[in-house]
Amino acid sequence: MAVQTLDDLLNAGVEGRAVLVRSDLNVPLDGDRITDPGRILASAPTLKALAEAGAKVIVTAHLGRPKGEPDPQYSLAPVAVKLAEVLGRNVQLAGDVVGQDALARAEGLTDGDVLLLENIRFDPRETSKDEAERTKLAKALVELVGDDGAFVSDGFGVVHRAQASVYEVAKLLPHYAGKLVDAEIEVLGKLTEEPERPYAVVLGGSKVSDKLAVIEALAPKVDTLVIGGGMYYTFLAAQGVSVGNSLCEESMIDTCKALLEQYADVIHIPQDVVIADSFSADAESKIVSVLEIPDGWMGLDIGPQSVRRFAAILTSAKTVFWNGPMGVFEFEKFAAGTKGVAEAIIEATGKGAYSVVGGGDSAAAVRQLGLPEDGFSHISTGGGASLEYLEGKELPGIAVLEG
Ligand SMILES: Nc1ncnc2c1ncn2[C@@H]1O[C@H](COP(=O)(O)OP(=O)(O)OP(=O)(O)O)[C@@H](O)[C@H]1O
Ligand SMILES: O=C(O)[C@H](O)COP(=O)(O)O
Repeated sequence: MAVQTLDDLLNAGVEGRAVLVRSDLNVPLDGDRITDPGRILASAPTLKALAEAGAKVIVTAHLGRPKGEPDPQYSLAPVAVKLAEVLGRNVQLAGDVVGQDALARAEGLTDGDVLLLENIRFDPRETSKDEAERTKLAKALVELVGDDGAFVSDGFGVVHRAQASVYEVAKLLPHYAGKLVDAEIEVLGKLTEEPERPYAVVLGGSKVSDKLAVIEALAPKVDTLVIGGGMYYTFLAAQGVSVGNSLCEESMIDTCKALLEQYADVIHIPQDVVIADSFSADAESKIVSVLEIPDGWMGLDIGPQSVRRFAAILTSAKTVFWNGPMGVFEFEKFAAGTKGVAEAIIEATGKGAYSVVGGGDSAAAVRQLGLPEDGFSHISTGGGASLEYLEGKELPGIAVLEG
């Protein structure tokens, strides 16, 4: 069955109806300052359309990974303030998830009002492994919208999670894909259905264990797989080279070795790196060959020679997907690799390539390094979700909308 969209819901009429929207408002924070509001901005069109059409909008979302109980550092309070500013309308924040305050506020909503529920992960049932527990929470969410309520799934960044507010709740209410989910699926679809070649994928970031499955799935499908960032050092260790104090996941070394052997023609890795004597913004640093990382030093960025080689590959690509920074871009000294690779992708895009940036950190890097967001064809709000989509895995939050 085809997925129903927000337009279908708007056409059916929402005036006076309560609509529950699952958004992904998981933004990076420094204290209570939002350092990158990208996901809030991307969630706004669906919420605005519903409020303008006269729905009583109830938004549920998570922030970080709290341990199933209220924790002030993960409160959605700063998000509510920013969301109100972006929507240009008042946004109430419930003091709980589905408790008395949420219920009272939901009952008091008038047409066009927006209510944000407190962090859904404050309730342990959201991420419970027990389906019955998740269903109980989903039922409590349904109670907030009442009998003629509807559910709009718009948190693309969480559609790979079979959690109560993403999956179970969709089974209990008439369900629709929001504008963001719709747009993300269309864009990522272009990368899986006959992408124009050469097709290059750039992977970086810190966690090799999270991305090995993606490498295994993508390597046979792409022309070039560029690997940088913290995850690269496990590949370097797999070549029997000393990595000093660089990030390295010992248990992954054998898999990395096998991948390097099987996909020798596809995988490209750095030849030089920027090393530091400590993990800090003002660490002493130097550029060395990857074969010469001294004991006690750590690789925090790819070197200039590698940037030039990667740029040559990327500027001639016709399709590019990039996930994960090439180095610790948060420290100025180690941002050049990420910037160089991003600029090469922007150049390729200017020459007609189709480019997608996926992952919260890569998108934040683009904005933090002052690069033009419109230099890329699309900046996805999904980190893990976009990777799992490209891997060809079924995304529970999408599959459930088809039923
Ligand atoms: N050489 C390195 N050593 C240590 N950390 C690194 C290195 N290179 C990059 N990083 C760090 O990796 C982090 C990003 O890793 P992550 O795997 O979470 O990226 P992402 O895929 O863009 O994000 P997400 O999927 O979580 O949205 C950044 O904070 C960056 O500083
Ligand atoms: O940051 C993300 O990728 C999404 O918000 C999902 O968060 P999670 O990985 O904690 O489920």
